[in-house]
Amino acid sequence: MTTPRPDDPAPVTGHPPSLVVTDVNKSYGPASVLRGVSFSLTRGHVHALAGGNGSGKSTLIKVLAGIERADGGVLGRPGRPEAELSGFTPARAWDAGLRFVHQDLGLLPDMTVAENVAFTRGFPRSGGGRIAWRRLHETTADLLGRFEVDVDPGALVRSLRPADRAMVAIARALADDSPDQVLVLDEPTASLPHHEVDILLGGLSRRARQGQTILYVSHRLDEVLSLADSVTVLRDGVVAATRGTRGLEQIHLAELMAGRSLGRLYGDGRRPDPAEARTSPSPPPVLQARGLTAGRISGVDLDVRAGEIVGLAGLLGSGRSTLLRTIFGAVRPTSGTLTLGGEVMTSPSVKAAMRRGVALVPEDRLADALFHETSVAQNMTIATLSRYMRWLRLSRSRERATAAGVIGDLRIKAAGPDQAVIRLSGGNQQKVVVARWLQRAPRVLLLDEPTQGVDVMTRADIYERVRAVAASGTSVIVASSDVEELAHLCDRVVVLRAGRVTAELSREEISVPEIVKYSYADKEAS
Ligand SMILES: Nc1ncnc2c1ncn2[C@@H]1O[C@H](COP(=O)(O)OP(=O)(O)OP(=O)(O)O)[C@@H](O)[C@H]1O
Repeated sequence: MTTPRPDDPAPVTGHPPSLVVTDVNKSYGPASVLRGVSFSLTRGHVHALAGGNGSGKSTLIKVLAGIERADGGVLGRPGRPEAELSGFTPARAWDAGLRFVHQDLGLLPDMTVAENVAFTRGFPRSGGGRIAWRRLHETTADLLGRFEVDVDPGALVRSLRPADRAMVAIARALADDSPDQVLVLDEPTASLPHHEVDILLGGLSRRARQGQTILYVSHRLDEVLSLADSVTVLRDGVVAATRGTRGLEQIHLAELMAGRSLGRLYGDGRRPDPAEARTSPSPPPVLQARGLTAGRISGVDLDVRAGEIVGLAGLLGSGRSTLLRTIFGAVRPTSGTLTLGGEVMTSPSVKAAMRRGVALVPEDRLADALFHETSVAQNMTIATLSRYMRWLRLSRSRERATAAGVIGDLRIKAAGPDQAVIRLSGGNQQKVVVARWLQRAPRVLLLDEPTQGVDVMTRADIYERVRAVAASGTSVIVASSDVEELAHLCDRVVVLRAGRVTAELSREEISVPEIVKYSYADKEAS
């Protein structure tokens, strides 16, 4: 089989389209975000929407959902009148048969599956007006059966495995059974562990084979290529390519997204510069935890030396973020000790941790890390302000110059250093927060999901910068649900399960299968 190059013409399908979107345009002030975007979907096929950070994917999905008004564009469905996207609303999107499942799934975790379904479908009532619980459970069981989701309608959503939660959200979105619905999935696997992704993708493939039309937005190129029949690539708000996925390789898809040749993804695939070479033989650990117990984590022992990059792996709820937040002083330990730079933290607090040079890039950047009302430059330099002070005054020009450099290095799509950070796309906001701490090289850098939502082209740039701060002596701890990222980046990986350390993998032992294995079982027990 010959491998097609990105510029090969590739007819997508021969089937009649079930949805046609034509010539969508959208600007925010002078910024033109979508320009003449057109694509079509076919019944029974999965069509993916891919593109780098800031390419316009979310904006396009918001336009289709009727949440953002387009400046122009038309949506056509067989047997229905064409709809002008400039006048689209959520109600019109619903009438056009579009059903959305967003990354957060929109489920209420402390309610049952049946209650969650009823929230959008309505609660069935008995003759006296009371909620007919039995009927609700029966109809929910019937719905779940049709979607091959093997969960109890009475189970709390919180108790479900992640893939089942996603399938419940999908079943709920399509529950009204109106003919020829289009399912739009926006990054549904962003926080799913490795093998749960496979379960979800299997479920989606089966739905497609049964005739479901699916539009699938994802940063994960492996998913796009394994699930989708065809893909539209957005680049800077225009369609760079639409083509079938058969024979398409990840690197070619990434090149279509980037609009340039990339060589290989993730650099040369080698983990250069082991920590042993960067540090003197067995220096004392900069950070030491003994029997650390706090919230979800229990009895955790951990040593991290200067210049090391240590990964924290584990399933959702395994305690990765709690461990980072405990080291940062945001969660108080109930027992155990934490030692930083040889000093036992007797009354841990965020202030005390920061004073000893600990920095945290949290998982929820929007809530916990971005200064919404300020510029990209101010968000980047807030941790290093003293560098920009001259005669007790802040040098805005130096601040801007630094930010402009980082914008270029990390390929942040922004109008410039003065742009309000809140106007950046999600992946670009993530880069700003990570860049803030990578400039400062703190003594201990805690990174929680550092590349979530970051496109594959920029990941390698972030990894390079993380390695550079480690090489300068910073101890780095990276919590990530992306096991490939951990395998690629880390000198050592500590695997957590239900708050306990199940394995510690040395550089030689690190591999994706090993990390996955110990996310489910103890190393000693296996
Ligand atoms: N309210 C807004 N005002 C100004 N510009 C905006 C606004 N919302 C989005 N943009 C710009 O539109 C462009 C596209 O953003 P969008 O969020 O659609 O990208 P994306 O492809 O979803 O990116 P990501 O992969 O990072 O989520 C970006 O350059 C962003 O800065």
